[in-house]
Amino acid sequence: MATQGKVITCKAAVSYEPNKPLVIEDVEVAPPQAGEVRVQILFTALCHTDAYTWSGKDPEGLFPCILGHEAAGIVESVGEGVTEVKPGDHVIPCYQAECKECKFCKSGKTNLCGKIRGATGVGVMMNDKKSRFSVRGTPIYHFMGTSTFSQYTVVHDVSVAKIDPKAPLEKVCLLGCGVPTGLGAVWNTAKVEAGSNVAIFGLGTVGLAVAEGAKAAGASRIIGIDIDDRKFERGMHHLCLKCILYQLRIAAKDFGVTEFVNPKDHDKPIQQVLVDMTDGGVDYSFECIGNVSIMRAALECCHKGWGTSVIVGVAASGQEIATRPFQLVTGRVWKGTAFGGFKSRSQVPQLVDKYMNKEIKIDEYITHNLTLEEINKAFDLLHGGDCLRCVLKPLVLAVWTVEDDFK
Ligand SMILES: NC(=O)C1=CN([C@@H]2O[C@H](COP(=O)(O)OP(=O)(O)OC[C@H]3O[C@@H](n4cnc5c(N)ncnc54)[C@H](O)[C@@H]3O)[C@@H](O)[C@H]2O)C=CC1
Ligand SMILES: N[C@@H](CCC(=O)N[C@@H](CSC=O)C(=O)NCC(=O)O)C(=O)O
Ligand SMILES: [Zn+2]
Ligand SMILES: [Zn+2]
Repeated sequence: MATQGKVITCKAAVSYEPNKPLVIEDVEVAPPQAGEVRVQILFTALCHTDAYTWSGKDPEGLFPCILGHEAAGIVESVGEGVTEVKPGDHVIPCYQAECKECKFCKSGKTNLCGKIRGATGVGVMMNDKKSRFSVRGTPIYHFMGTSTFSQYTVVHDVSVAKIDPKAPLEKVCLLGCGVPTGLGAVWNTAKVEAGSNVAIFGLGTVGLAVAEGAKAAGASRIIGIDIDDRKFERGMHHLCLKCILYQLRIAAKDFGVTEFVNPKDHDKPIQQVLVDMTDGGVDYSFECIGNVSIMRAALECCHKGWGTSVIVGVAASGQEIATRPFQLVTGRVWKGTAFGGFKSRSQVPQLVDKYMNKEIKIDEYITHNLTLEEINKAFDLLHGGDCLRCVLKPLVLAVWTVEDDFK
């Protein structure tokens, strides 16, 4: 049945309150307005940032909302004036938009886009400052302009990347956030050179993607720092049937990490441990946790005169970073990165092609697969430390339009 122009009722995971289980609801998804695209989400993964907003620590977190921002799907319908995608196109929703027209996009200096950021920060669509989602008449906020924990979502046209239809959506959904963030932090933000020493704080998906990017850039030492030893030895796929059957072992070293440090094994501050290991400090460090004390350690383990530290992790509302200004006066550089500096609509399709050409990993980051109905289990897995990425399939059991009820 044709759904274009009609309200679609479908299943979505609604977050009503911080830290409370998400509820699978029948959600009404309004048709896309001018400049909008309605997307059927076929696969969506969980990123630590979803858990962060769900925890109530995100100053932009609004409830009730539909979380989710790492996904892939197919365009169901488009609103007036949308020219770059059409129904049937395979797409990745991009929380970082790219309009190609605003001063940010035209600057050549950043991947941040200003066109719709004001609306996405307050959970609505730019056209009418309203949500396209509702449950029994109550509006449900959008999240990061993507809201992918739903069978259908509505996004701005500047927030969808059209990709190769041959790409497996159950894999390339990861290119919506974590993997590009880590790779791009190395390639675009730090611009790591061959022969460099690199320290990575936090070996989740983002940290491991930093390792993968650093290895590809020719870094000679890649030091992984984590408080969870499981991240070093045999990686994830812990108790997974696939591993038991095939003895598959995915270890951080497979992503490029050459040495491991667990701060719990040392009495000295971790920055001193790294300075001692590297004849004065590393050339580049990356904080992939979201902990402001570790952000300081990551800066202070950098080499005097040139060491650069990139903040990737997202810290909670109210948290602030600190260091002695002397650290910067003596040549260390502190930077941050959003989506690894990649311009989303232009470069996500290129990353899909790189994956198809086996130039970047994706499969190795996927440790679990569940259905959307099992989303609360997926949040538990993420918090348990055994999980890198859990890909959810929003099973399309029944999709009907509101108009069908009156037929
Ligand atoms: N800037 C950006 O564009 C993006 C930022 N993020 C942020 O990056 C961070 C990492 O994301 P994921 O890899 O998905 O998270 P994750 O939770 O899978 O990984 C974090 C890792 O840090 C380790 N860790 C925790 N506390 C530690 C400590 N004190 N010292 C050393 N290691 C410690 C954990 O054991 C875990 O292995 C999060 O803060 C997330 O919100 C994620 C995507 C994009
Ligand atoms: N609302 C949050 C913002 C947190 C944040 O910095 N988000 C990252 C992406 S994290 C993805 O998993 C980002 O790209 N920020 C740039 C932006 O424009 O939001 C907060 O206020 O803490
Ligand atoms: Zn993310
Ligand atoms: Zn723009």
